Amino acid sequence: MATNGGVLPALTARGLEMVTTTPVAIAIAIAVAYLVLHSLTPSIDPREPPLLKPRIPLIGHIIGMMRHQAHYHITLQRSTGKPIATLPMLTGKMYAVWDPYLIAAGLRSKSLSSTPHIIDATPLVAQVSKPTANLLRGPRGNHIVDRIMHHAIPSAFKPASIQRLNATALAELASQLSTLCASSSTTTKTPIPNAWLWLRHLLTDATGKAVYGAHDPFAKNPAVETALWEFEKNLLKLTLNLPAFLVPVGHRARQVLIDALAPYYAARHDAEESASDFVRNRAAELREAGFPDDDVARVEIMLPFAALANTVPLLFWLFGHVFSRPELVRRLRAEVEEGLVVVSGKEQGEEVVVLSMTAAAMEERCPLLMSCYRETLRRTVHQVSTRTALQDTVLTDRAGREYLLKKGSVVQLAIGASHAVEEYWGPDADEFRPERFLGHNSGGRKAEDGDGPGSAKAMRAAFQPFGGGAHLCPGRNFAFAEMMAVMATLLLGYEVEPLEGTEWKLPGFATRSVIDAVTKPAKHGEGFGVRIGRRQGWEGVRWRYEL
Ligand code: HEM
Repeated sequence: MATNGGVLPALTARGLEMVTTTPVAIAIAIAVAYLVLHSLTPSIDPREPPLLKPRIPLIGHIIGMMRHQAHYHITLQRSTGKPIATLPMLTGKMYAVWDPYLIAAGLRSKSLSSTPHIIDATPLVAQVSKPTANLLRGPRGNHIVDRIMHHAIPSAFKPASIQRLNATALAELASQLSTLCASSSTTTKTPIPNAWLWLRHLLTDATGKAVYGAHDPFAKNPAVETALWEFEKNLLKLTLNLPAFLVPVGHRARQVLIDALAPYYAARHDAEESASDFVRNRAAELREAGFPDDDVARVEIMLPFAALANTVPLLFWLFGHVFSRPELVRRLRAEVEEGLVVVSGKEQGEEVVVLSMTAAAMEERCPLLMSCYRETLRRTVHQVSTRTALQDTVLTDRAGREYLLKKGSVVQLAIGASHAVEEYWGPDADEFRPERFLGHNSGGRKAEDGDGPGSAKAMRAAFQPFGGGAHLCPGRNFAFAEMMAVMATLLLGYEVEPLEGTEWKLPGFATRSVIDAVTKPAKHGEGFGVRIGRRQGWEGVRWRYEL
């Protein structure tokens, strides 16, 4: 770096001097500049993925990544048609993996690790004390991260723990949805000016209670919910350690989160019965490693981010895609009514409806709703799983072709790009097609549909919304239960219309951050409002869920 930093300014200065003299000198300057740029391009072994030079030498891919983040991968894959590439970045390089088989192999590989990134980013994002930062960056750092990732998290998502998370969250959702338009007539609908903010709040309440228990810091102060999303929006900049005057909102939001979580961990509410194992196990592991309570709170600002940052936008898009299609709503309603209602009757003078929310019931009795759910995942999960190659690693594609990833290099497994590859999904890959996944789990269409674009086999290979291997999302069943409870209830008991007029217009996508997995709506969903009222025959119904 130091050498190149010296060579470039020197050359530029000399070049300028020559520009004022002769055309021959200009030609020489261009040739020299070309040679220098060429010499700065990293040399690659022929076994490495093919080199993809940026249009602007040295920094083109960096600019592309900064501006378009995860979407840059889709653009590169589409414009080159390549399964994998080596991207030169300044004087270094990064591997971008786009082919589904290679991504799956990368996710499974034991020598591609996320630990170096966690160790680098945590002290910067969490602004932990110096001793804790040293602990993480010291010889025990790897061990501490491994204990969290391979012990505390998996043991917090065993079936009994997930059942408890689901039961608490769904009881909270039932209680909130039971009061939604409970007393309004079916002709007057309640206006909801911003559907994103409404769904966000619904899930924050339910998730906060399930995750944190009786002392949920999100329930105490509404500013904490707002802060979480401002923190999320600025997370990449905080990861780059940009100062407060450049990222004032991000710095403020982080402080609000820390201030909300610090008393929770200081009072050891994480160890109480009502807290989830997710909170409890992680905090216990961090304290065991020597983190003081204040640093536990700082590191754990990432926990509500994991629990909400993807579920909320996914529910938002599922809601938008479904309710903007009246004919689809009619079909889904029939599915839910026939397949999920297990009890409907009076209890102490109140009409109560109980819905079966087990994954098996959903899969068996609501295939179209499941297809809409998967199609929403496909269209909006833009996950880029970033890893470092701990040693030379070979990834093999489905044709048996091998690609060498050199030790020490950064590898981006662009799941979002594989969700858009036309060779797997067909020419309508950019469309939301509600029926696309019908029969997905039972093997999809008939065996003779082969493995070409849009075949069940190709789609199963390319569909990896929750990652895979050692880092497969442990919260996926919890997210599923929350989202489906909301969707099934809204479909069954409510009419949803656009806020103004009769035309539905979904918002565009916000920049797809490389830090989280699901695309948010642009401008916090501004301009996408709805009116909601009870359906005729479902007025005053109270909801309950069976798990
Ligand atoms: C629709 C919702 C969700 C989506 C699409 C999603 C997606 C993902 C993906 C793609 C990964 C893998 C990251 C990687 O490869 O580096 C991941 C990891 C993770 N997710 Fe989720 N997630 C969702 C909901 C949740 C929820 C609700 C929780 C917690 C309650 C959660 C907790 C985690 C954790 C702790 C990890 C890290 C696991 C590890 O690295 O070992 N996720 N998620």
